[in-house]
Amino acid sequence: MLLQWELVNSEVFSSSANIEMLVAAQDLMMLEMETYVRREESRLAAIKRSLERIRNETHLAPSSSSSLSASRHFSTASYVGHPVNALHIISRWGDVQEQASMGGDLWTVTRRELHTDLSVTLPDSRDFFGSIEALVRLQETYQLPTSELANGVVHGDSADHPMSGFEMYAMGKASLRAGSFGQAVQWLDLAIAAKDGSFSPEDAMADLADAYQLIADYSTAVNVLQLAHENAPGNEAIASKLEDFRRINNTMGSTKAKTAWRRPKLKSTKAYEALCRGEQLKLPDVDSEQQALKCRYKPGILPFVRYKEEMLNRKPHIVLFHDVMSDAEAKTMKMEAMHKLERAHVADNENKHGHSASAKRISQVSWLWDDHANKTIHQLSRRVADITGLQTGVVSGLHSAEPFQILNYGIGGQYEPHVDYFAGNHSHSSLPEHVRASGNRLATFMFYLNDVHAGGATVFPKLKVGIPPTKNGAAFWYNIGLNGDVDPLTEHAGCPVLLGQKWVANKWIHEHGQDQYRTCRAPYS
Ligand SMILES: O=C(O)CCC(=O)C(=O)O
Ligand SMILES: [Fe+2]
Repeated sequence: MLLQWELVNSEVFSSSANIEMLVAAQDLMMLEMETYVRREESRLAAIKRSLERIRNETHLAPSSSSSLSASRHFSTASYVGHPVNALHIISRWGDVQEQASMGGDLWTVTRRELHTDLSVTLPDSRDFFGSIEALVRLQETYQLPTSELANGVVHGDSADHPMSGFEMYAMGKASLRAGSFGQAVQWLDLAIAAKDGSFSPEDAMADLADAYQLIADYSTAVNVLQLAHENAPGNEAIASKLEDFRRINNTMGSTKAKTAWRRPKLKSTKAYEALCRGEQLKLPDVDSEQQALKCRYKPGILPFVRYKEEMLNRKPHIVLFHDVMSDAEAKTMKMEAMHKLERAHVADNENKHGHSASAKRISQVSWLWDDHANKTIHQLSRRVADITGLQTGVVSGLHSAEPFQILNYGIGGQYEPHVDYFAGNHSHSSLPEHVRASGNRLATFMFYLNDVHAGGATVFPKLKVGIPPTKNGAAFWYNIGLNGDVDPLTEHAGCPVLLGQKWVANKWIHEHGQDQYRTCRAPYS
């Protein structure tokens, strides 16, 4: 290094004129250095401000070190179970990464350590926008008032602090995209009023004008754009949009604004959302054939063992079992699954060999095999067999059921209406290869590993049946009728989780090996 320096500058020392010029340039150098120091100081001041803000915002949140101790774990879990807190955590990590990346090498090392030592995957902008979309879905499904949600209040539960202007702006844009125009107006209004400097107010006003236009309030759309134009007279996009909107306003005249208007939804979507809110549910004691539904102690295969069974629907047969696992067993399942979670994919019935990550299903899954070293998993699989009277183990060298699939839903996590069986009656060649040998999914047994504070019910839209997640309980139903045909009435969904977490464990029992075991007569008479 020194050698290079000597070579490059080797002509300097040999001339006094050059040395004189160096003296003269000294002032310029000092000036440059001072500017550099000032710039660095203001950059550091910005980082310090950002740190201070994050510290203030998080003072209510359980700290990361306390979350590692078992006694505080619960409070961390309930903290992140609030969707607005979860959004804040993701937004905050975005800020932290932006600031920290200016720190250069140090951040690269920290990032690597977080990933390899603590298995932390840092969120990126996709996570932020995904969370925003989930919140828009929650707002729509559970009809949450915009002003409450903006204040971080969900069903009376407050987040650590209200939403930021930027978050409200993102909610406005996402509501526009989702076709919820009246809601978009409310969000954009709030975001613009927040004036927190995190986005360009003119851009937000242009979006607000779009939203007004879509609810047919043409004159307000023009007024908003006029204001944006006065704020930013040089913005050509806004100027020309203003021209267009004026023209539209002139031709439309004074149409009556439809303040709460949204793009129409499918009837089936509306029915699904109503069931998620607990509306339009079938009365619990009567099914479609007006026969009383019963609760009973169901005998298992093992002698003397009885299971609490609540009948929810007669045809197809849907029941909820109560207290069929212990807290310790539920915890073991979650712990075993925790380290192997991956974004859930949906088996694609159109492209039968295809799987895709989809907004239809927002959760993470992992599979737990019976032959897993952990005894609990094996015992639980045996228990499913005992309760249902069906086979869950290996019969004639073939698995008669799938391993447990553990699901953990995130912010607004849901699984839209679907059926569990694979399309294609009888003809096994239409089944995906991995289930061809063992037949279709005859029945679904689903353990609920925890209670959910709000939302997250399992609903059957065609039957108007809803099952609230019931810790240590399990839902059970047949996907295939006694005649061997798949039953489209078993269409069901996991409603968006509003407050809290949701963990379930699915055991899909296949047709293979059940011929001797499925009861032909109704279990209730
Ligand atoms: O989470 C739920 O309630 C339903 C899950 C489900 O239907 C599935 O995983 O197939
Ligand atoms: Fe399902």
